[in-house]
Order: sequence, then structure tokens, then C-alpha cells
Amino acid sequence: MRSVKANFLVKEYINKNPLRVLVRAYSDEEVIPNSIRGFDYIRHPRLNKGLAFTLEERQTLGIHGLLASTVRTQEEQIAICKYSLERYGSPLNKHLYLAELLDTNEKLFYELMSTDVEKYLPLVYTPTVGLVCQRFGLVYKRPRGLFITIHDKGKIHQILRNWPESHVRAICFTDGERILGLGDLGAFGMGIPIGKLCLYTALAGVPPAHCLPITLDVGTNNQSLLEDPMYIGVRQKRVTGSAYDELIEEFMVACVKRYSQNVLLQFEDFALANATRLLDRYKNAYCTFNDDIQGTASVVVAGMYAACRITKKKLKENIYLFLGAGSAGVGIASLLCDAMVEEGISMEEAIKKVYMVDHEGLLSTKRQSGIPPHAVKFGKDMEPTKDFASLVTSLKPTCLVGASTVGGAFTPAILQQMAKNTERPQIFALSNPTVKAECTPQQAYDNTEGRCIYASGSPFPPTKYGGKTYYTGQGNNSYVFPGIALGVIICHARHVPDSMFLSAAKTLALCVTEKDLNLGRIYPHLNEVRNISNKIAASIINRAYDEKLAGMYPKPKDVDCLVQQYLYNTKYINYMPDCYNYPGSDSGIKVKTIEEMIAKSTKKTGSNKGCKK
Ligand SMILES: NC(=O)c1ccc[n+]([C@@H]2O[C@H](COP(=O)([O-])OP(=O)(O)OC[C@H]3O[C@@H](n4cnc5c(N)ncnc54)[C@H](O)[C@@H]3O)[C@@H](O)[C@H]2O)c1
Ligand SMILES: O=C(O)C[C@H](O)C(=O)O
Ligand SMILES: [Mg+2]
Repeated sequence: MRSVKANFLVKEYINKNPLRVLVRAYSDEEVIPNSIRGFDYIRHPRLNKGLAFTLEERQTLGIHGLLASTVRTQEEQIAICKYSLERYGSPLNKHLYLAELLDTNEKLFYELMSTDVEKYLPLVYTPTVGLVCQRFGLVYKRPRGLFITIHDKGKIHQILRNWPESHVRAICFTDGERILGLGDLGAFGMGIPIGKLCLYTALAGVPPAHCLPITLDVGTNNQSLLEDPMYIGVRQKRVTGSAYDELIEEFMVACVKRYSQNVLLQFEDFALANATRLLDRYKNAYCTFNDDIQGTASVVVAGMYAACRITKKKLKENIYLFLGAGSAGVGIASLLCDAMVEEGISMEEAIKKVYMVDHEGLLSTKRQSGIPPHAVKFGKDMEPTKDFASLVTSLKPTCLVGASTVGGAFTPAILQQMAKNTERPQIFALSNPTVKAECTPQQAYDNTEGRCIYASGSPFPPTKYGGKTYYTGQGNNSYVFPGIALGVIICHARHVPDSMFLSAAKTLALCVTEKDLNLGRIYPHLNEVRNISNKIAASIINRAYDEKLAGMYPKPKDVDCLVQQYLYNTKYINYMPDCYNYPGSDSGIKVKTIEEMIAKSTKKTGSNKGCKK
């Protein structure tokens, strides 16, 4: 839809002046500046089409001769990318190839992602992004976001002005203190907001020009990073207290001043104390959410709704035991209680069904260490214990939720006990990356006689048990945050309340098919996620209007159509009007399939295996 409109405008404009190209797909209002000429069309990843520039485009734009004479289609380029990517062995090298593609030809990168989300997502996101962050000093090449340091106080608005895009609609930012389950990675945490915003585009169709990743570099308490010559952040211990809070405050104010009151501000991978405190401080004053608290809650509650279809029970008929009572754990528990209340029980009754354990043991009102403020409501009037396994026996939970960062914490004995507690035990092993998962799907099936309902935060390969193969789903907030952001951006929502995360959970759960459940997953296939994001966005927009939080009136009659109109188009822009197009500008080599083209080429040149990175 969009591309037709965009192309029409491009053509109309070029008809008037062929050398000044209006590119709607660049963003809604932007015109490529007059200063963009010739080589710039190749140099700029947003404009570049590589060998897909037609002969007419090459001549008109002044790039004829800068490219080899062959003209390829985007489809042919995709085939070549896939072929190249396969030749890299490790996920990190594959990631580097993809990052370079994004840096040179943005549309080709996103088109490639869209051809197989399940395959490419783990290379740009969890788990590979964890490795990318740990090696960020080596990986870092060119700016993909802004670094704002503790020494930039008083100048944050000025720094935001240095970002080359003026229509930013969403910012994802971290201070790098709790990167996945890997701890404090300081400025190396930049990989996370980059990865998250890449998903805004790849999984929900938010135009890349609308997204800005930011790292707030306030130092790091990671001693090995402070001593690492490769470290690229501020080399000092973390600044805390009022100096830290003032930086955050100035940052929030500067973002709305620079962009708009409704710019979406996504907190990501902040450590527990700051995550909950800052969300409480800002959620009713800005358009903001914390993905680890609220996005995670939404995706896990969606999985629990889907699991109800297998167990034939309601949410309120389960007993929940959490390992980990941090941002994710308490976020999930809180939204779960809201969902149980909707099923007709009181909040008090709902809370009684949820038991939580942190590194100090059961959240007990009698324990000496006390209960952290964000989790007080889940404290139980019970004897304190640090023995998680004994709680699995005594409380007889039907659902285990792991958000503890402790890989392997759900031991065989714990899983076997879960199989005694209930016919279909639910096991959520949410900690990332892969090594931090509380148990693998294989361990879960092996120790529950294959009766468990399992989901993990990081992807796992298919699991075999009892002659059947299970394709377990990824309980990762990536199913929801891109769609939620899409909805919020489109309707210019003022805030992102918890009710939106419950709406998203219900929408996602409805997308789970019987086939998914039979295959062992309580989430849809990842290749469906683009469509799901659109549905989530529509549900968010409807909720925003219901709650009078939308910033765009009147309410559009057709919300789905509104969503479609906004979406980024991964197909190349046609820079030329029809009258400039004439036949005969393809590669000239007629091959039936792309595979044939690659086969022909490798026959001639050899497979060049030695070139692997
Ligand atoms: N799958 C997802 O979408 C998703 C989303 C958010 C977070 N996570 C993962 O969940 C994990 C936790 O994230 P978070 O934001 O809640 O972190 P957090 O630091 O806020 O909380 C961690 C919690 O685990 C507890 N804990 C630590 N060691 C423990 C131990 N030995 N025994 C019992 N409890 C222990 C801590 O006390 C704390 O309550 C991370 O690995 C993160 O990657 C996954
Ligand atoms: O980044 C992810 O994969 C999910 C989540 O936000 C996390 O912090 O682990
Ligand atoms: Mg996170």
C-alpha cells in the first residue's frame, strides 16, 4: 500500500525535477536534501540499492560507472546474501556479516530478515547479541546510536541534536548495568538497544529512521572491563545517587524537547533497583515503559493463557512458584494477578496463588533480610527458607517461572517433582542468554515423562522425546514489544499503562493455533510475528482510544488500515518515473532459479571456501 503511494509521489516529483528525489519511504515528511548527489546514493545505507540500481537510475542519479554493469533484482541479491551468510561458521561472524549489510544497504538487510525471522532473529538478537555485547569493543565500527556519558550533563539536548534523524519516534536506552543475565557490561551494553530497535523494524515494520538506540554511560562496576584495553566506555565506577538521577531526569526532558512529547522511551536492561524505581517515577509523566518488567510480563502471561487451553484450567486454578523476584519476576507476577482478577477472584486471592523466591530465599515476611520494596505485596506469612526444591514439594506448584539468571537451577529432581504435582506442569525457563536458562527443553521433557509445557527465553533447537519432536516456543518479550511500540507510535499515545500489556498478551495468545500447541509450543511460529505485531498494534491503538490516551483525533474508522499505512516497506524505492523506464536493463543471464544462478557462478569460480571469516 505504502510503496504504491510512495512510488507515485517519487515519480510525480521526479517528473518535475529528476535530480531532486522525494523519498516517502525515508520517513513521512523527509525529502532527501539537495546536497545528496551521485555517490551519496550508494554511500547512504538508506538509499543504496547496490547493483539493483537500474541503468536509468544510474544515469539520472550520476552513479553510472560507479557500479559494475550487471543489474540485479532485490530477489537475486537476497539469494546471494543467504549464500554468503551460510559460509560464515560462527553466529558472531554471521552477526558481523549482517551488521555490515545493515550499514551498507538497509532495505536489503530488512528484506533478508523478513524472509526467515526464525533463522535470522537469533543472529541479531538473543542469544548472539549477548556475545556481541561482551565483545562490543571489537565489534564497534560506526555509530548506530548515541552514547551519552555522565560527563555530558547539561549538554544532553545538544548531543541529541547530533543524531542525523529528526523524526525519531522511539528511543530504546540502557545504562548497561543488567545486560541479559550477563551482569554489568557498562557501555558494551549498547548492543542491546541496537538489537531491540532492529526488531522494531524487522518484527513490526517501524521505519528505521524513527528509531534511536542510546546508551547512558555512567561507568561500570565490572572490574575486568575497567581493566580491559578494548573497553570503550567511561573508565570509572558507576555513578549513583543524585548525580545518576539528575542525568536520567535531564535525559527524559531532553528527549521530549528534541523530538516530541509522545516520543516513546523504552527502558531496557537496567538493574533491579533503578528499573522499578524509575518506572514508578516516570510512567505517568512520559510515554514510557520498561520492557524487562512489562514486556516480559505480557509475553509470559500470553503463554500462560495458551497453556490453559492444554490444561483445560483457568489461570486462577494454578499455583505459581517463581525463582527470581526481580524486574522480570515481579513484573510477570503482577500482570498475572491482574489477569486472575479478570477471571473473577480478588487481588488478595490472586496474590495468594503466587510464591516468589529470590537470592535470599522465599519472599517471607519473617525473613531477616526483608523483602525488596517492589516485591513486598508477594511476601508470605511463612517460615523463611532458601530451599527452593523443598518449596516445589511442599507448595505443589503447577507452574514454575524462572527469571533468576541461574542456569540449570531447575534441577532434574525439581522437574520430577513438578511431574508429580500435576499432569501438565508448566515450566518457563526465561533467563537469557542460552547458558542462563533454568533448564533446557530436553531436561524438562526427560524429567517430566514428556508431559511438561515448556517455554524458554532463548531459542533452543527441536527436542526429541518418546519418538516425538517438540518445537518449543520462545517466551521472549520480542513477541510483544515491537507490536506495542508500533501501536503506541501510530496513535501518539501519551502513556503505556499495564492494561496495554494485558491487551497484547490476550492478542498474542489468540494467535496460538492448535497446531502450535500440538507441536509443543505455547507461542506462534516466529515467522508469523510480523502479522502478530500488526494485530498487537491494533489492540494497543484501540485501548489507547478506550482509555483516552491517544494523541490523534478523531479515532480512525479502520485501525488495521491505519497500521498498514504506517509500515516500513523493505522493497526498494523506484527512483525513476515510468517514462524513464525502458526494457533491457537486467543482468542478461537468463537463469530459471536463483539457486541455479549461484550454482552456475560457483561452478565457474569455485566455492571459495578459504574465504570463510
Ligand atoms: N525471556 C524474556 O523475555 C526475559 C525478559 C526479561 C528478563 N529475562 C531474563 O531474566 C533474568 C532476570 O532478569 P531481571 O530483569 O528480572 O533481573 P533482576 O536482576 O531484576 O532479577 C534477578 C532476580 O533473580 C534473583 N536471583 C539471583 N540469583 C538467585 C539465586 N541463586 N537463587 C534465587 N534467586 C536468585 C535475584 O534476587 C532477583 O530477584 C535475566 O537472565 C534476563 O535475561 C528474560
Ligand atoms: O533481551 C532479551 O532477549 C529479553 C530480555 O529483554 C532480557 O533482558 O533478557
Ligand atoms: Mg531486556
